[in-house]
Formats: sequence, structure tokens, C-alpha cells
Amino acid sequence: MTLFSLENLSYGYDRETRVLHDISLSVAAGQNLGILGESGSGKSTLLRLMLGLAAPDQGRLLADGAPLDIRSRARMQAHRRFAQPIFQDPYGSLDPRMRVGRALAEPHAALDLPGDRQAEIARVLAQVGLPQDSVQRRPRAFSGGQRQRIAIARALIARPRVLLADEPVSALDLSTRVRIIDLLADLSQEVTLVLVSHDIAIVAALCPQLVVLQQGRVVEAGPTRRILDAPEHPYTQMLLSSLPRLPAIAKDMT
Ligand SMILES: Nc1ncnc2c1ncn2[C@@H]1O[C@H](COP(=O)(O)OP(=O)(O)OP(=O)(O)O)[C@@H](O)[C@H]1O
Repeated sequence: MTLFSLENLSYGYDRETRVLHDISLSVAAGQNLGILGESGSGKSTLLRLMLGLAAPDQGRLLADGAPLDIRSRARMQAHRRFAQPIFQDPYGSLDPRMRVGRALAEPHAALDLPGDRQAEIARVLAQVGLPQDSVQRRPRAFSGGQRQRIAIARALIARPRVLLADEPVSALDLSTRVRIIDLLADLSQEVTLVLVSHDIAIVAALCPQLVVLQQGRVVEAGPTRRILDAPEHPYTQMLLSSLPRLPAIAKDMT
């Protein structure tokens, strides 16, 4: 089952500067896809298009088997149940005044989701490993990692088929990162992840499929293992060779 299919897609924020060039890729159910690229390569823009926040200038974007018409309210309502975002900054993505219970109830109501609202809130809190009494507290009462868990719970309330995650752990400290990566790995038993990152280690930990983006173009795509073992494109080779060589540094210090 193909969840997303992008065919020769191009996009620019204005007429003069094109940000994405002739992108083709697909996301298969159960096959997490990593999109790797340096800052400014167009990763966030690509996710914006997949979320339906903007439409391609050229090419096609199919979600759940059909072209995504972002002018159709009904289609976008369905799309928000299909694909949910997770952003980099858990501080920015939650309203500081809103108690967690309300932050989770809101999308359940707005998307007209089935199921008992309180039971659904209890379900997502358990899924992300937060205590049930979190509902009464506001975001400031939580650590950065816990806030990212709240943001993930908010995405999960829709029971989406896909999570579109934009650098979901880069704002977190190292040990918290590992725990959130473990959570995303657990969740990807049920929901497919599209993960955008400049960090090869995170992409490699979570995504069996990889697309490498350079200045808005796909330069390499395929199984992550194959690309890491034998990168074909000079840009991918450069990205891999710029990884810090920690064991070598440790050896030098002895
Ligand atoms: N709202 C906008 N208006 C105009 N240009 C934009 C806008 N957002 C991004 N861009 C430009 O589009 C290009 C790609 O940006 P994008 O944020 O998609 O890249 P990225 O790979 O996600 O980078 P980063 O990791 O730094 O977020 C950049 O040249 C950026 O300046």
C-alpha cells in the first residue's frame, strides 16, 4: 500500500526561486522514509507540501491513493486524519496556556474523530508514556522531552496512518533524544514515519528507506543500509564523510 506518491513535483515560494525540483518519491505503509539533507535543502518545504499547507507548482502529490486537493475542505479534513505533523520545537508547537487535556481534546473535536474523547486522550497518553494526570497540567510543568511526548500524543489522537516529523529530536538533549527515538521506533509498529533530518544517525535508527536531498533535488534514494554502506552520489559521500569520527578522536587522545 502506497501512502504518499510524489511525481515530478516542483515548488517555489515565489516565481523567481524554485526550492524543490522535479521530486519523485513514494512512501510505502510500514516502511519509514528518511529525508536527509543539509540546512536549506528543502526538507521542511517538502513536508509542508505533504501536509497540504501548500500545493506543488508542477507535478503531482498523491496521498492515500488520490491527488491532494488543498482547496477542498472535506479532503483536507480527511488528510489531517491521514497524516499528522510532529515539529522540531515542542515549546513552540504547544499553546502554553492550554492544559494538556484541552490540547489533546481540541484536535479530537476539530477533526470530528470517532470514539469517546476522554478514552482517546487516555489512550494517547499511555501510548507516549505520560501519566494520566498530565491532563490537568500546562506545558510549562513538563520537560522538553515530555513536551515532545505531548506533541506526539496530539498527533496520535487522529489515529493517523503517517506521521510527518520535521527534526523531531534536534531541540532535545542527547539522553532525551534517545528516549524519543525509542518511542518513535515503538510507534512505527503501527504508524508509518516520514522523518526529515540533517542527522544521519537518527534517520538510520528509524528509517529503512532513505532519500537524499541536495538543493531541492533528490540525488540518491533507496534502502538506507545500501546507501550508508555504499553511497553512490558525491553529495551523499560528502555527507557521510563529514560524520564525526568519535572512536578515532578517542584513540588520538590516548
Ligand atoms: N516561507 C518562505 N518564504 C520564502 N522562502 C522560503 C520560505 N521557507 C523556506 N524558504 C527557502 O526555501 C529553501 C528551503 O528551505 P527549507 O526550510 O525547506 O529547508 P530545510 O532543508 O528544511 O532547512 P532547515 O533544516 O534549515 O530547516 C531555503 O532557501 C529557504 O530560504
